[in-house]
Amino acid sequence: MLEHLKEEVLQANLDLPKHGLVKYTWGNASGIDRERGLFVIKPSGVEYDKLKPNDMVVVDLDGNVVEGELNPSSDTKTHAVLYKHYREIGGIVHTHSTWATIWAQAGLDVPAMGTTHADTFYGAVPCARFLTQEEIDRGYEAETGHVIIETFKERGLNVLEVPGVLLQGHAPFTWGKDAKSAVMNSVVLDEVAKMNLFARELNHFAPELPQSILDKHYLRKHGKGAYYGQQ
Ligand SMILES: O=C(CO)[C@@H](O)[C@@H](O)COP(=O)(O)O
Repeated sequence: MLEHLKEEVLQANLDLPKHGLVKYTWGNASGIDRERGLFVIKPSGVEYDKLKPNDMVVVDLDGNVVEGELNPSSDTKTHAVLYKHYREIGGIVHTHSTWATIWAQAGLDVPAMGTTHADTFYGAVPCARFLTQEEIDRGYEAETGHVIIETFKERGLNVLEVPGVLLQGHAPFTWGKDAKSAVMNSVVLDEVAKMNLFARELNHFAPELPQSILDKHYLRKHGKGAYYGQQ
């Protein structure tokens, strides 16, 4: 089942260490088949260089395993909540990539300080709050998804225009029209997190981009409606 999607998601997971986004198995990528309402995700704890297409786990939107011998990623419920809520998302990546995780642990949004950022994210990448004890007791992974949704709602952000988030004290999640796009957005997020950190080291008062430049770069690449390059 979903052989093509398994291949696509396998490649996305192999791209995580290739782009230096993960140590050990600190990350997972998934992709969804919207027609069937099923998504494919990395198995939990399996080293990337040992992964095969049939190791990928097929899961429904409630996080139940539909096909696969191995346990799905421990973050499966977060992916499921996001897929359920945002029909426009086709792929999701979660890593503990170093530079974005530094901002997550500092509890800070990653500001739009450069055009590198603006080409992918139409503004700051928000840092969502810590989960409460009550939310953790209810189910850490699913509630992580709900806190991300709450953050975007409260900020009036569009997931197509800002395809990523930090979780305070945890790490980033990114998404896209498919798993490959979600990986690319994770690479960009980690890179701009690194650039920003050193820019602020050089000049603590380094400003964010003026809206006019943010508009120019983001809308030139993504156009109005901001649907991953839809003009
Ligand atoms: O965030 C964490 C651990 O803190 C997990 O995302 C990471 O270790 C990956 O776990 P999985 O191997 O996908 O279950």
